[in-house]
Amino acid sequence: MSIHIGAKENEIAQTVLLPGDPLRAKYIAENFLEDAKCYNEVRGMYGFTGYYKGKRVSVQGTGMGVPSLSIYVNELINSYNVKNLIRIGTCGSLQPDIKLRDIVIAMSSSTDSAINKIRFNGMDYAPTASFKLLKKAYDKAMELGIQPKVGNILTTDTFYNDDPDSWKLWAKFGVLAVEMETAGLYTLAAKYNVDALTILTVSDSLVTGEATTAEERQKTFMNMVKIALEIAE
Ligand SMILES: O=P(O)(O)O[C@H]1O[C@H](CO)[C@@H](O)[C@H]1O
Ligand SMILES: O=c1cc[nH]c(=O)[nH]1
Repeated sequence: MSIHIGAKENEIAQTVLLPGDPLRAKYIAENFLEDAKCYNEVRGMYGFTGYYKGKRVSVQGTGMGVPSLSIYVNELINSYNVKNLIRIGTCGSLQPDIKLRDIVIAMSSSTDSAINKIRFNGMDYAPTASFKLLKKAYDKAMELGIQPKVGNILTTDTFYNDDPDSWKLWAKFGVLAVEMETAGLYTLAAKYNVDALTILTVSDSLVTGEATTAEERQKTFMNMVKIALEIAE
C-alpha cells in the first residue's frame, strides 16, 4: 500500500496504462481486459489489473495536471516497481492538419509548468519519450492502419489560459497538441530509469474550435487504447 494507492504488493503489473480520467480506466478494464480486478478506489482514482492477450496489464487513473499525475507515477514506480508507463490521454490540436480523433504520439514535451525550472535551478530540461516504447507504438499504429502524428507536444498548467491566443506561439514552433501531464511523466521516468510514453487522441482543436463530447472522450478513443495494450510488455 502507498499513500494514494490501496493495492497490495504484486497487485499491479509492470506495465501500466495511465488515463487522466479514472472512469476511462474503468471502461478499459471492463471492455478490453480479461479477469480485471480493481485494486484501487482511494479518492475514486480507479486502478485495475487484468490480462490482454495473455499479458498482465494495469490501468490507473492519474487525475488532471502534473501534480496529480506525479503522485501516482512516483508511487507506481517506487512502491510497486512499475517499469513501463503509458499515458493514454486526450489533447487539443494546435495544427490545422491534426484533426479530431487523430492519434498524437509525444516524442517530447515542452511545458509552461515550473516543475523543471524548480528542479533544475532555472535551467531547461527536455522531457523525452522512451525510444523503445515510441518505436513500438509507431510501428504498431502503422501495422493497424493508423497514421499517428509524432512530435513535440505542450504540457500546460492552465486549461483556461487568460490569453486565449497563447497557444499560437507554441504552434508556430511546430508543437502538435496541448495536454496537461506528459512533461511530468517523462521527467519522472528519466529520474527513475524506467520507460514512459504518451499516446493522445485529439478531443478538440484550438485551430478550428471543434470539440468532442465528454462521453466520446471516455468511450470512443479505441485506437490509442489498442496501440497501448498491444505494446504492453
Ligand atoms: O484526457 P486526459 O488524460 O485527462 O488528458 C487531458 O484532459 C484533461 C483536461 O480536460 C487533462 O488531464 C489533459 O491532459
Ligand atoms: O489539456 C487539454 C486537453 C484536451 N484539450 C485541450 O485543449 N487541452
